[in-house]
Amino acid sequence: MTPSDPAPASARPGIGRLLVSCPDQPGIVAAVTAFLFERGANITHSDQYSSDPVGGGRFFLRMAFSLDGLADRLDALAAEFDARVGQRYAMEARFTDAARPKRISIFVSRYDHCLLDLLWRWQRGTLGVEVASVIANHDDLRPEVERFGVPFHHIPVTRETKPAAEAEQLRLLTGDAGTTGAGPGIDFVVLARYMQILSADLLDRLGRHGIPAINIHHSFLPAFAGAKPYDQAKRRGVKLIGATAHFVTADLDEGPIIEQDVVRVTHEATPADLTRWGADIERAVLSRAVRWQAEDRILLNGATTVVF
Ligand SMILES: Nc1nc2c(c(=O)[nH]1)N[C@@H](CN(C=O)c1ccc(C(=O)N[C@@H](CCC(=O)O)C(=O)O)cc1)CN2
Repeated sequence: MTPSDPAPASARPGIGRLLVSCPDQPGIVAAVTAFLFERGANITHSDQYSSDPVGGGRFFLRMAFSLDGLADRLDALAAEFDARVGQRYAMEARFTDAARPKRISIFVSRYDHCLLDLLWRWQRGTLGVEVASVIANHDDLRPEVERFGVPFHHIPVTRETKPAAEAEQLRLLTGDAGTTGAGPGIDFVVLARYMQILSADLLDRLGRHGIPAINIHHSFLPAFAGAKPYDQAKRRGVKLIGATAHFVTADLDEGPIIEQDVVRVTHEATPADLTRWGADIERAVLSRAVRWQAEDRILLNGATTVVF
């Protein structure tokens, strides 16, 4: 092997990410950094937050580090970290390889603005994800999606067909109807104005596969949860409207908030104006939330989030 030969994959340096949350106490950062240093890692970025600095709170940490042979060493590193550090501090810890894009499935109904915005950003490589599929309860957007070369699955949903429809959605997302197995490897789901409520059973089964879902709600939550928020906003006469990206829970529009934004409006705005101006905010807020999840920047803190 000459100096100019490329490093074998087993030695090629890579960027890893470590996400940690645990009860706060002295010594956590020292233990984590010592573990990484002793294994040849160079920490390139670090963010931390304590929910109660004077004690008794929860501690959150995100680190990026470079490590030779990362791709081949990640699983063993994670197992060793859990044994030597994680269990001692009762940590929830996750290691990821920054070079492996997250794989997502996008759910949509008939509104195209958030879907097409995500597909456009994916095509430009600015979203940090692989779009594995689009699942829709209407067939309207098939041509636009297939133009991007993305598989489109039309699964109609009615009150009667919902259990069967969700079983098919689960199969498409996990590969097996409810059992763990080598599936399409979806990392998370994005509800890009999907106008059906996901059942608690589906969310529970997705959770067991480690697949969270992110939704864009077209209001500045907690204001105007539920259906037709722009009509609600007009009736209330608000001077700011907005959009909210949140993790999906069984409780409609109640999930942990990831990102929000607003725009100023006046008494002259019609519901159509609000819908049009709101759509721009929805697209921007959802794309930021998706990129942050792709970059492992979000940790759950009870019913809220920590976003680094
Ligand atoms: N389990 C959850 N599922 C979904 C959530 C959520 O927070 N938890 N968010 C929605 C999106 N959404 C608002 O952001 C929303 C979607 C649909 C409805 C609604 O009332 N739907 C009616 C049917 C409407 C239709 O058929 O067009 C219903 O499901 O009965 C309210 C809010 C996505 N899913």
